[in-house]
This record gives sequence, C-alpha cells and structure tokens, in this order.
Amino acid sequence: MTNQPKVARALTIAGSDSGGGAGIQADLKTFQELRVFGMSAITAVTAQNTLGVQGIYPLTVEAVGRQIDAIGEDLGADAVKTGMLFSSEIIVCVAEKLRRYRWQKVVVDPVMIAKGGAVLLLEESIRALKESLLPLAWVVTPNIPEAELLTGMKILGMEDRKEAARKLAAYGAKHVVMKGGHDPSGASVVVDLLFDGRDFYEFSSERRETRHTHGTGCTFAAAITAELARGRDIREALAAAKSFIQAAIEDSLELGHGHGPTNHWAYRDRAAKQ
Ligand SMILES: Nc1ncnc2c1ncn2[C@@H]1O[C@H](COP(=O)(O)OP(=O)(O)O)[C@@H](O)[C@H]1O
Ligand SMILES: Cc1ncc(COP(=O)(O)OP(=O)(O)O)c(N)n1
Repeated sequence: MTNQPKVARALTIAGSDSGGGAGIQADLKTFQELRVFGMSAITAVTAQNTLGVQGIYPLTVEAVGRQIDAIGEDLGADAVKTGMLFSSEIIVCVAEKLRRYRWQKVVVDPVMIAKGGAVLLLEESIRALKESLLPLAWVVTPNIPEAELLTGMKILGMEDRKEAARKLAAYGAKHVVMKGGHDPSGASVVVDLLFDGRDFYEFSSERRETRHTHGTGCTFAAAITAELARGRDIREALAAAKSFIQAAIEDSLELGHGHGPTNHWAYRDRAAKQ
C-alpha cells in the first residue's frame, strides 16, 4: 500500500478563539482557503470576541501531547504552525513532539499578547520559547513588540529590525520574518522583513486604516504554513501570504463592535474575479 499523500497537509498547534478571527479558527480557515488539509492540536480555549479576551483555559500537557501524537502517528503533516502556547510546559512538550515526528517546515508564530492586552504567553515562558522552540523553527514570525520581548532591544527603525532578526536567527531559527504592522514610524507602506541567515528581503503593501485587524498575525503565519505545505520556498510562501492578508484586511467583514476579524475568503473571491 502506498502512503503517498495526494493533498498538502498542515497542522496548527494553537489556542481556540471563540470569536473565530484568530487562533485555531483563523488557521484552519486559511488552510482551507489555500486548498491545504488542516488539522489541529488545541493548547488552550479562550473566551474571546472582537472586544477582547474574557477567559483563558489552558489544556493539560497530556491533552496537547496526545492531540499531536494522533496526527504524527497517522495522518502526518507537510508543515506545522505553532501559535498561542501559553506555558513553558506546553512549549517543551510541543518541541519534543516536533523532534519526534521530524517535522521540518515549522512556522513559529510567537504569540504573546492579544491586541486588547490579554497575556497569551506567560512571561516566564519566553525563555523556553527561545531556547526550546526557535532552534526547531523553519520560520519565526514576530511582530515588533514580540521581537522586542524576545531580544530585549527597542526596535524603532529598519536597522533595529535587522539587528533583532540576526539575534533571533542566532537562536537557531532558519528564517526570521519581522512583521511591520506595529511600525511606529506611521509610514503609509507596511513592510514585512525576511532574513534567511544571510540576506534581507522586503515584502511591502499599502497600509490600510481599519480597526478590523484581529487575527492578522495568525492568518498571515497560517498562509505561510499552507504555502510551505504545498512545496513553495520561503520567498514564494511569503509573497503569497502577503497577498492573502492584504485581501483579508482590505475586504473586511465589518463584524462585531471592536477589533473585527479579517476576511478569510477575500483572496479566493479576488482570484475568482480575475
Ligand atoms: N493596517 C495594515 N494594513 C495592511 N497590512 C497590515 C496592516 N496591519 C498589519 N498588516 C499585515 O498583517 C500581518 C500581521 O502583521 P502585524 O500586525 O505586525 O502582526 P500581529 O497581528 O501579530 O500583531 C503582516 O503581514 C502585516 O504586514
Ligand atoms: C487564541 C488566540 N491566539 C492568538 C491570538 C493573537 O492573534 P493575532 O493574530 O496576533 O491577533 P490579535 O490578537 O493581535 O488581534 C489571539 N488573540 N487568540
């Protein structure tokens, strides 16, 4: 019996967002939109909507590990994404499973604090993330505040971003994508910076003034994961992910009373109209 997969497969290891804009829900919607079979291991359940996070309920390490084993022992994955991991214990468990199943295309989105300020990664777990997970990352995708917490440096301009990217690569991440959504300069262009250990590449798009940006980081990292699962190289994956998130932000759904979700089907709608 041949075990050759006919479809690209991606696993997300992340928290559940009841509001559907971020976390596991954003990841699975993005995988589906990009024609990748999505699977999940949930680390924590959050009660969350566009107004903020009302509750966080982490799962046990055993529950997280068993979900990952269920995928690793049967379905397999072409790429894996990690999102909200919450505690050092969960991070260490996830790192052990990534090694056990020899997953190479691992996208680490170092989720730490939600837009409304809720803590999605305990402060004492930042060290575990750097030491246990970054060495296994094919790509790590911090936003600017996350990169500041991971490197201990203040990031103002592009040279700071480059220095921070070099520091994160020194932990063992093969590629660093420093996202530009939180750029303090107020520029009209959003630049995501890729460092491949040698060279820097910029991926730019027009900055949109909108409150509907809940889950942009999850969605962007999930699109990178899906494209890697489909066999794209890192620069192709980033270019596609940037188009995906730009469409998702521009064609927003105007849901909720606060920071609304992005539109996960906008990219497909646009492709169908071309
Ligand atoms: N206002 C915006 N207009 C266009 N793209 C944006 C905007 N805000 C964020 N992005 C894009 O969304 C993705 C996530 O960026 P960022 O906001 O930095 O991360 P996070 O959601 O993790 O805080 C990146 O690709 C970034 O370029
Ligand atoms: C369950 C869960 N995971 C991750 C996040 C953070 O998502 P992100 O894409 O960084 O978007 P914002 O929270 O910053 O809008 C989350 N909120 N919930």
